[in-house]
Amino acid sequence: MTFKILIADPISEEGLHVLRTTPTIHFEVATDLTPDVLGEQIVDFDALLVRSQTQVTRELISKAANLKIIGRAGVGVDNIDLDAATEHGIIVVNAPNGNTNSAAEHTMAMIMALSRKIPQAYYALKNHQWDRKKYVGVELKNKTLGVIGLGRIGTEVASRAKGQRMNIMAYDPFLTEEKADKMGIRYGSVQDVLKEADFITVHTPLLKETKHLINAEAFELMKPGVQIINCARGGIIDEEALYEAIVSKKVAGAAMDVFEEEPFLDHKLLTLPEVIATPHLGGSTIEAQESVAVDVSEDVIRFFSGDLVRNPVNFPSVPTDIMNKIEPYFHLAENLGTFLIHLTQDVIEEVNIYYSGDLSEMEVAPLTRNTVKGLLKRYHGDHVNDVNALYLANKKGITIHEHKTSKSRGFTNLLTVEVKTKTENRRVSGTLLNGLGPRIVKVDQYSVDVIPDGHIVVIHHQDQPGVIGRMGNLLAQHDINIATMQVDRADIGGEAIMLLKIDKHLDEDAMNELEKLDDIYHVTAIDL
Ligand SMILES: NC(=O)c1ccc[n+]([C@@H]2O[C@H](COP(=O)([O-])OP(=O)(O)OC[C@H]3O[C@@H](n4cnc5c(N)ncnc54)[C@H](O)[C@@H]3O)[C@@H](O)[C@H]2O)c1
Ligand SMILES: O=C(O)[C@H](O)COP(=O)(O)O
Repeated sequence: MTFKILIADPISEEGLHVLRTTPTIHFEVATDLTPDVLGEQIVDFDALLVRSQTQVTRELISKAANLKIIGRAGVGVDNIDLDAATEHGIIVVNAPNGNTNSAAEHTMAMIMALSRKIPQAYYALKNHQWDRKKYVGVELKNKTLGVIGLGRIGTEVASRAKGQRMNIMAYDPFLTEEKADKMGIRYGSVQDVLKEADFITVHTPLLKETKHLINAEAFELMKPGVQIINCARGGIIDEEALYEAIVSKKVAGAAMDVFEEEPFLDHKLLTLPEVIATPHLGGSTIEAQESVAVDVSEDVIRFFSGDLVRNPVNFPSVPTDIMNKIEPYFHLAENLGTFLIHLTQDVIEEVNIYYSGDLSEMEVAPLTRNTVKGLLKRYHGDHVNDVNALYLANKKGITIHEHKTSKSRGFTNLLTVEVKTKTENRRVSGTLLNGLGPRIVKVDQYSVDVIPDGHIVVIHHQDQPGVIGRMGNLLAQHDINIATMQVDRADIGGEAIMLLKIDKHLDEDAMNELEKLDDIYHVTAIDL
């Protein structure tokens, strides 16, 4: 099978080497497509690779019937509608580490250029003006750099600025005073940073909470003569408010690599001599571009090979050591979900998943996703996957609860899935037997021992002599061979269950005829 990848933004040729040398991958580069043309072409592709330019909107995603993965060769994913991707079961991966260094270096370059007015002086000189008075700068030494957002890039910037003998004060929701002490920086609230810094640099993602984080009120709090740097995302700083703050001389200068609307050719801020700017170049180095292209290409290949991706954005990543422990339970979890949904007649309202014995000590979230995927597969087919299983369940109003207990009724590990509807509670349990593989060991109150694969028929019947014979004869008339059979009952002569493994799918005619036999109440055919 060949997977088709569309590369819609300029991505390093060298970094794509890994795609070029994978025989199952075919990729096409088509940059600068209009949204309409991209919308027409996307249906042919299994994967889409972008940088920050291509807008991967809900509308585009809705046209991408075959799309399985979106790779962002870089960090910011604000050009990708993550909710729409998740709803469509499309995994989004990025390359969060590849351009950290370049973005931090670019930020430092901007801080230094800003403090010494290098672009303005250069521009004047190019225009035949030798003016030494106009371009007097300020030193960085002993000035306070306020860092808002101390993640990968913020941390690198802080460490480099210390090399310039700057004092660093930072705010990040995950920064504690203790951590700050260890890093040799000062911890402060956003307000503290705004009030005390001589230079303020933002390094957060653009989120609802960070949109216009630096606005007119924030400028009010700042020291006169403060200088502002944005090499993170346009929109974190309110550009209109920044313009006013510069005109009113509250802000002495600003260095901008990113803007609320990109790309542009004219911008109000660029009419101000205090503003220096680059066209979103933070990650634009040969090294960073190669690195992000390699990272994202490798994740796409991992995904198509059925391996775990390293940098999922809309899907929690599972560390390898945890994955190694839970991987053997993946199929069991999915098959128990699929098995149970076939036994359930009514609309599911609640799912309880009980992890017992060894399983109670494991990180089970991926197993929960697989169980829910198994449950929903009956009605969503291939449209449900690990990415959107919980989302779809939630949208259907199904609540999912995980429970853990060390008690596992004699099994080393036991996974029990229970569904509740308005009219019934159904449950199925499975285990992984050492050396023997997965088994279904309980269906409702009945004990069984069935390998959860192939064609399974569940027959609810009355515990009476002759039922098994009649059932066997009927299946023989339909040329259906029984491979294994398990029977259990509540009481002698009471309700009972039969689990048959048969060698082919039980068709509807055979099923209806089985249900008409004396003492048989209900027949369910399950193909796992
Ligand atoms: N200019 C460029 O070319 C370029 C290159 C790379 C990255 N970026 C951008 O730089 C930014 C930072 O990237 P990163 O790799 O360091 O990301 P990161 O996820 O490592 O760090 C972001 C930090 O922001 C913090 N944060 C979130 N909300 C906050 C809030 N309300 N106030 C303060 N801090 C908050 C987070 O806790 C996190 O520590 C992103 O917006 C990214 O898209 C730009
Ligand atoms: O978020 C990022 O990685 C940077 O903004 C770089 O964006 P780019 O890939 O468009 O240069």
